[in-house]
Amino acid sequence: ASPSDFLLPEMKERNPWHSPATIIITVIGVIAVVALVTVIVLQNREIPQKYKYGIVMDAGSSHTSLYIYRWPAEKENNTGRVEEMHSCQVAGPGISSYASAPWKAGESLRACMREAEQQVPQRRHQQTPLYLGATAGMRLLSMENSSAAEAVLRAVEESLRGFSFSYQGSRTLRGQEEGAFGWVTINYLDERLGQPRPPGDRPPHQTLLQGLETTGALDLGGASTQISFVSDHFDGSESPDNSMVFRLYGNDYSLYTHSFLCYGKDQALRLALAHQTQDAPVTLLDPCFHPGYEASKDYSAVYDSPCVSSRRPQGAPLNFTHKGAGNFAQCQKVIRSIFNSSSCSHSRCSFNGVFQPPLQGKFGAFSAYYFVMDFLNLTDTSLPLETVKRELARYCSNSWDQVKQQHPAVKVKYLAAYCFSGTYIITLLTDGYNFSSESYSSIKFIKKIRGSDAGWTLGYMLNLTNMIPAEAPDSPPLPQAGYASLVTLMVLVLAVVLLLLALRPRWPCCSQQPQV
Ligand SMILES: O=c1ccn([C@@H]2O[C@H](COP(=O)(O)OP(=O)(O)O)[C@@H](O)[C@H]2O)c(=O)[nH]1
Repeated sequence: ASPSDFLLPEMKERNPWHSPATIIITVIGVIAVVALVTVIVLQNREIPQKYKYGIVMDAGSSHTSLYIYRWPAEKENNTGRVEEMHSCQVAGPGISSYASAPWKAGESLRACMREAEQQVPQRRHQQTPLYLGATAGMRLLSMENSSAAEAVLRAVEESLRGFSFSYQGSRTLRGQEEGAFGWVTINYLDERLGQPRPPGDRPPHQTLLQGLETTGALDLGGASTQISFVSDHFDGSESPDNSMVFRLYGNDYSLYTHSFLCYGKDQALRLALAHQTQDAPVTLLDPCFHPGYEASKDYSAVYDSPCVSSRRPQGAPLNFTHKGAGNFAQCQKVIRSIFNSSSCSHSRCSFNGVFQPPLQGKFGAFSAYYFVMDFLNLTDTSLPLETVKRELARYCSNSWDQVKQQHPAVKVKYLAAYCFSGTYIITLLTDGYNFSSESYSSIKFIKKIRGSDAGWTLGYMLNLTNMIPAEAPDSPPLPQAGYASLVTLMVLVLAVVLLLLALRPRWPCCSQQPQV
């Protein structure tokens, strides 16, 4: 006999576990458990992330780099962060060096393009935009020989069209664009544009960040250098050429930007050599090179650039012996002479009569700023400027033999110029842009931000693919928050159901006590 056989008939009838209400509550409970488990399993299962891709080639004066960017394919309203997935350094010189054989410029890009074909999944090739942007090397070539510059761009175009990506064009950027896109890149990567953050990626200091100012951009190339920053004292009226106005994510930015053509570090070296060879010497004792350094240089090679060609001294010999003296203070003097600080028709200037509002905020210094300062072990800007100068002075005074011995792996061409380049950077920042001993510490020498290279290419692609909307997108979807609410709701339903079930025997209708 089962235990229920011994119960009174009324008690048997009133068994609470058999009442319709209990059955309904139990069914709801079971459904809630199944739904909860399903939601948790679905939400946490590994889904392979799908990406979209974009490719930008940075055709610089000294070399070309290819960058592949990617971003989550399914994100609405461009809330997915764009990141650098891969980069490739093109072998050989910059495309402007192929003026006499333009087809070679196109040819030089092929190896990196083939690498890109391997990196981007094949099914995405046709939707992947490919851009090439050339900078100051091509600006100089256009000034010198515009048809040669066009031929180089045509050759490059023909080569790039031969690949399976969606080719969007090759062009030479204006200096202003180069500066502005560099500024967009670093502020985008630093999330300082008030852009929506990818869900689930909210740092604890998010609320602070929204109110933060943007970071200025200092870019040093081989042929030009750019400075771009937002200043409260600049609305574009004093010098409209230096003004770029943007509306990004619903915020207006009035950016000051200037690109100094011929003041990239390679052309600045030519300016310094030109300054020192005006009386056509046979031997030049150069304070910006290490003692013991000695090389024969062609006058025609040094003066073969629109930055200096008009200043070639009359009656110069074919070549001169370039000797190093390794004197930082003297080198600074030479470099100061390539900045014209005597005339300014604006309220204030940086140099060469170029307007510049007062420096404001923090700055990120990248490209050759980083390469040089990193080599010199001087990227730490908490070091007093005086210490940096002392270190540079010590480095410049090292003998050439000693320097070569200490850096056997560094190409001699680069190695010889680091004393000049370091001195140039410090002089450009202080005498050129007016950074003081105090404001020097507001500069950060950077190579990458969150894994992506600092430079103009990302900003250029974000702009051309309309990935930065002018207005803030409508509230982004919040799958994480939706998921959390759903789970909470179901846990609540379950708790209520369990509570009801637990209390059921105590309800008057369902009590197991015989009713009197
Ligand atoms: O590892 C490196 C790579 C580049 N550079 C230098 O950085 C500058 C980069 O200039 P780019 O070709 O980008 O010139 P742009 O066209 O922007 O003037 C050139 O002076 C290069 O010699 C360097 O010092 N170390």
